[in-house]
Amino acid sequence: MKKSILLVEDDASIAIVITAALEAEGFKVDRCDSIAERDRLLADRAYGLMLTDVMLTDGDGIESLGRVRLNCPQMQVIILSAQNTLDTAVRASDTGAFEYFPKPFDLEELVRTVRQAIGSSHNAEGSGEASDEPQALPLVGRSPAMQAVYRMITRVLRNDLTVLILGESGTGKELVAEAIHQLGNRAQGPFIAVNTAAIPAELIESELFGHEKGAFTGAHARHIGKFEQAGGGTLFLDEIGDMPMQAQTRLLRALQSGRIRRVGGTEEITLDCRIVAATNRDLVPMIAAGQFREDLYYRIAVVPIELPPLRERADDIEALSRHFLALAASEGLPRRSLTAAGAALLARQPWRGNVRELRNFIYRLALLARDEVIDTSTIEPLLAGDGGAHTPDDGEPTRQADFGEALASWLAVARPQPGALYDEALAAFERPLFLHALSTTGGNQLRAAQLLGINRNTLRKRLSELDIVPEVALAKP
Ligand SMILES: Nc1ncnc2c1ncn2[C@@H]1O[C@H](COP(=O)(O)OP(=O)(O)OP(=O)(O)O)[C@@H](O)[C@H]1O
Repeated sequence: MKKSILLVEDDASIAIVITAALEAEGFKVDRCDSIAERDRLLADRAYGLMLTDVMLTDGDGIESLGRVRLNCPQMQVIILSAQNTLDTAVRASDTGAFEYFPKPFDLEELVRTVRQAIGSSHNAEGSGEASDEPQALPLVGRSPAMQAVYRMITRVLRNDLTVLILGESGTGKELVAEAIHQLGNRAQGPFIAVNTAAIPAELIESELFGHEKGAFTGAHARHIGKFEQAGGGTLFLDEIGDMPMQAQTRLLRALQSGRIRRVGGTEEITLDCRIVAATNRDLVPMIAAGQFREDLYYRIAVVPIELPPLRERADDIEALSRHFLALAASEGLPRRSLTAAGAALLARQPWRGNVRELRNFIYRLALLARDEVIDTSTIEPLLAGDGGAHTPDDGEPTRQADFGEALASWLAVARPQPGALYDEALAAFERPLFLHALSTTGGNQLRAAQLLGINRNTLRKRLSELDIVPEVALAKP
């Protein structure tokens, strides 16, 4: 199978010479002379390698390379340039390009490098067709809205600026934070995510800054907080709009001084992490209402990145759906394909829960569809919410279908470890079941065990293994 190369070069004579040399080596070469044409070709086909000039008819080929690499992470890039300045070289290497060839160059050496680059590419078999395998970098989507997001991401890769990611729930804020980490200067360090809304107000300082042994009742040992854990890497503060006021003040102080102190400690610890924060709340009215500190807002919103809701980037729904089908197959669900009509139907849905809802829906489809090929007839009943995709021929939903759907939704988020699927799925199933039995019986374990039809000691043992404290669980709203 021929390996495909995209040559982006506006000097026709150079382009002809390179094309002839590469075709003689058995490569298939597509050629274009502008960034716009390049982006069109990349949106259509997968290439093993791109050779690109810097000064193109419609702009600077390097400036937009970060975005290209986000979209096509497995494609190798070789840069050709007549601007033999240090600046161009640094910019070229900053994009992670495989090689930089100042013009004029030795054609034989270029061909040799192309062979090496293609050999080192994960996509060495580059057939020219879009791959069905999940991509190494998980951000999928080439809509103009996502291109704008990619552009913003590339602006923060070579610095430590604080980033605030805004967007409705399920739009991919955490994924963007991970991409910034993975592609940025701190990729070798840890990525530590904290959901600030999930930590009780009284524990937030100890969670973020850590505490010393004996700092408060129950502090039996020294605890290293998230800021320190993220040393050398990235600290992702999720749901920052839901952080209690007092914790906001402490966070602001830490960010302003660049130092923290563990609760109950005296040692000053210098911060060494990039902060990426995210929220689905609209912080500006919250500032006006006195619910969010204005000074903290300006401290974290140095580079705001706004993720649009999925309904505003319907162009991406087909690619996302295919990506999730491939992902589901790689996690052991049946391999499925999607017809164009099926994809178009999915693209018309509002997806109020955004990419997360689409992802869960696709996993349900993968699990419940009867045929390998998913068409509108499979999607429509599931959209209607009646579980019909799995119904037997008489059209009656089955009781198993309900659990099947729940399982598919769970698989979409839980990502169980290979070899632990049974234990993890069983625990996920038992937890709500036991809570249901306990709440039905007012927390009486004997009656709950009778309702379940299991031995009381078995119930007690499982509750303890699952860390369910009936009094605490039932006290929750
Ligand atoms: N562009 C994308 N490409 C591939 N997968 C995506 C994309 N955007 C989101 N996802 C997937 O959708 C799910 C939700 O994304 P994520 O958790 O990042 O959203 P979020 O905005 O942080 O949500 P929340 O505000 O509820 O925390 C995840 O499984 C994520 O992997």
